[in-house]
Amino acid sequence: MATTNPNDLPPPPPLAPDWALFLDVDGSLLEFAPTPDGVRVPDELIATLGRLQQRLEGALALVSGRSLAQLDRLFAPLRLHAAGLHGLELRGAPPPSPPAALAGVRESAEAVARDFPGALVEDKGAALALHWRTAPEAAPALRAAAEAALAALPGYRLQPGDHVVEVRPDGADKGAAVDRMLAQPPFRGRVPVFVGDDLTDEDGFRRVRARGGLAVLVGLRRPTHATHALADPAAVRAWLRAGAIDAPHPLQEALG
Ligand SMILES: O=P(O)(O)OC[C@H]1O[C@H](O[C@H]2O[C@H](CO)[C@@H](O)[C@H](O)[C@H]2O)[C@H](O)[C@@H](O)[C@@H]1O
Repeated sequence: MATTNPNDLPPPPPLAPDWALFLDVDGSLLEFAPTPDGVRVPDELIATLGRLQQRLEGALALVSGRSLAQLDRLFAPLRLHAAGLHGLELRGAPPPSPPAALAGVRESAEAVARDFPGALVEDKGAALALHWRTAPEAAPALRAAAEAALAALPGYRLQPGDHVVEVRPDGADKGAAVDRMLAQPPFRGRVPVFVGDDLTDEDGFRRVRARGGLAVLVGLRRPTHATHALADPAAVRAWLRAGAIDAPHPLQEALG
């Protein structure tokens, strides 16, 4: 397990009880898997997040490119504060609806993906993710398909990510989601801390820094607006675990 910090940013300080913690999921809390459904959420992470939620009086949220439905499935039995689809989907609000043209775009992208075993199109409702983690040779064709799709989808844009390009509605981003959460309890008045690994997380980094908070990059990606760094998801989980010590876990009995 790699736990050393591999770049020139310092590791974050120990978690403090007056923080509002915003956590990216894939590549930050969880190691990448060959497919979106292939990720493993360690029981111990569920226990840690449950304890931290208590220690921070609820001020802990997932801020992910995944949909809220996916997040709730992955982190069950917890149902954490969360923003999905890169900040577009918030709890208590209806998810953005897919425009009629998106079905045709999905079919075209799937036709391209079929030429590359391992490439896949993930349907997230109003957004599509075109993945090539196990088929790197598909990247140019999938990027071109995503670019072409924009002509049929006014108000949409591309979201580049790790072995993926997404076609998603413009508008909110992870920074805007952080702002919206910080405007209300239990987040309001706390020091915001954002942990993330990918380009989409830079929106969160910028926003928490503007509010005097900390931005923690996972891995080596540059350039970045981060103030601190951790090597990988295992190091993130260890840091969170250390910050959760002594806090009770509300689901301890259920988890054994
Ligand atoms: O904002 P995040 O929580 O980091 O979500 C970003 C995207 O994560 C997922 O894709 C990535 O993880 C997959 C599982 O490890 C991996 O197979 C893929 O290559 C990665 O790009 C998810 O599938 C996307 O919907 C998220 O937007």
